[in-house]
Amino acid sequence: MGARIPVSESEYRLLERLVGRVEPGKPYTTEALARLTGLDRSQVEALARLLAEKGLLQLEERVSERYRLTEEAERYLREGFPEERLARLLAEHGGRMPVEEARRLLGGEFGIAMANASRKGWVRVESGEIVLAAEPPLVAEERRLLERLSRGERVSGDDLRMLRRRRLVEPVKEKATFITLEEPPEKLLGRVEVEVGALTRRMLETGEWRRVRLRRYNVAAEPPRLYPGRLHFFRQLIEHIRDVMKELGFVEVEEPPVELEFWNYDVLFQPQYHPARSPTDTFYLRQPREGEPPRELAEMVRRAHEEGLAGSRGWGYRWDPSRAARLILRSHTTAVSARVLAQRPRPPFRFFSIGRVYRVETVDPHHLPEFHQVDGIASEDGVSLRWLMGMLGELLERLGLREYRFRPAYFPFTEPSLEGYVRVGSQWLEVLGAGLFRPEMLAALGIDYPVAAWGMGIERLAMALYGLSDIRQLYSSDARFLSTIPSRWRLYAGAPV
Ligand SMILES: N[C@@H](Cc1ccccc1)C(=O)O
Repeated sequence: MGARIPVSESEYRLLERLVGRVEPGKPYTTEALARLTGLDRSQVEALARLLAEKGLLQLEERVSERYRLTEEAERYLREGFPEERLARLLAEHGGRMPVEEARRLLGGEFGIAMANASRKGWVRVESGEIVLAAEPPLVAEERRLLERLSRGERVSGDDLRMLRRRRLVEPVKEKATFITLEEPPEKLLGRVEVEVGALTRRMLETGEWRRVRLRRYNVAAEPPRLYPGRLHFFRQLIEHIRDVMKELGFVEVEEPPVELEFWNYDVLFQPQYHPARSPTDTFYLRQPREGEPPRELAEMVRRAHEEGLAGSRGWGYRWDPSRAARLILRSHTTAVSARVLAQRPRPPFRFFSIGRVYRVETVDPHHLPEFHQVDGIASEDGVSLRWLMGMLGELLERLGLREYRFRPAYFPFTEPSLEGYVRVGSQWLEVLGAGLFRPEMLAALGIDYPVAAWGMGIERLAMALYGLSDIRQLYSSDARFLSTIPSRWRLYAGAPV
């Protein structure tokens, strides 16, 4: 007896189930075999492949071409072909209608409707009017053909070509696997031997282990590849910024994004008539509309805005407490810094917050109405604009941005103020604002030491780091795009990006 061919228990079972159910030499689809054996189709296919590799049966893939209706065709079948709609329209208007009116009523479809209807001899144009030339109801020949196709009936090659030209059908390839047994399954069973991958307790107890054949280990087999999930790269960057801020000795604070105008603007010495404080720039809450700014502090803020505090000049307008009480979505995380400062922390301190901020913007490659900022404040010996630039430089470098520069700027709440830019390709991108909080603002809070402050837009920074040209890419969940983004370890190790 020649050596038997080793098969697994499930392969053996498939052969067993084929006994008496298939004719040798006849091709069966996997669906057919699944029906005959009661196994599921993918299981039959997988097992048949293994048996085919061992030469026990023949497996053949055949590709067949079929035509399928396009979306346009489906729509025409439902709503009428353009020429049918034109004919119907004319019939409803006594068989004629001015060209311009038909054009208006049919809109974008008018052109094709006219072309097809004239070609078919359904209409003609007479002194500015379209006239129905054939007897309604007029049914497009294409409709009949498409209906036949969708019932699975055949149509002639010429008709198919015409339908394809009019983009009413498109070819689809269908793959089917055919399986043929050259010998009856009972004969095949005699040529195989079940091989097991593992010994079971039952085999040991019954002595069956002596009879079964044990599968050899294949030490050269490739282990399965695992592609574990990872954090979205933008999320990774936010976490990284958080880590870097902590490394720089900043302590994190958090506040909800729904904020009083008071903390977002008034405390920051931004006058109530400032254009940013209007529904064209800021999102105002409808429900609830208002909150309650702390009374004593509000009184100090009022004085700072109206007449000035501690030797400084105010803005000289009537400060409206009901404006300060309005609820908004914060427009910057500097609102969090304002809340922290109102606690009058004792220097030295360094605080930061990261969170979502909101501005009324139209979405385009550089703007989103909702984005992220990180804001920091610090007060310690030697805090100054120079200190601030040093600290910001350190921060940007730790984020992998080696090329940056600062420029004088204006913010209502800092003096002096500056803006920070980072280089992206040939461009300089503004990513941060910074400065020393104004004495007018600090006086209202009862603070008599200097406080350095800065705020940075994270989306902009991410675009620079990852070399993206469209801010919306940061919110992509397309796995294929995401897999093109380098992992944070490569990126922040300082590799040029
Ligand atoms: N809040 C400012 C940035 C800033 C923060 C702190 C100080 C100075 C500027 C902005 O959103 O643009």
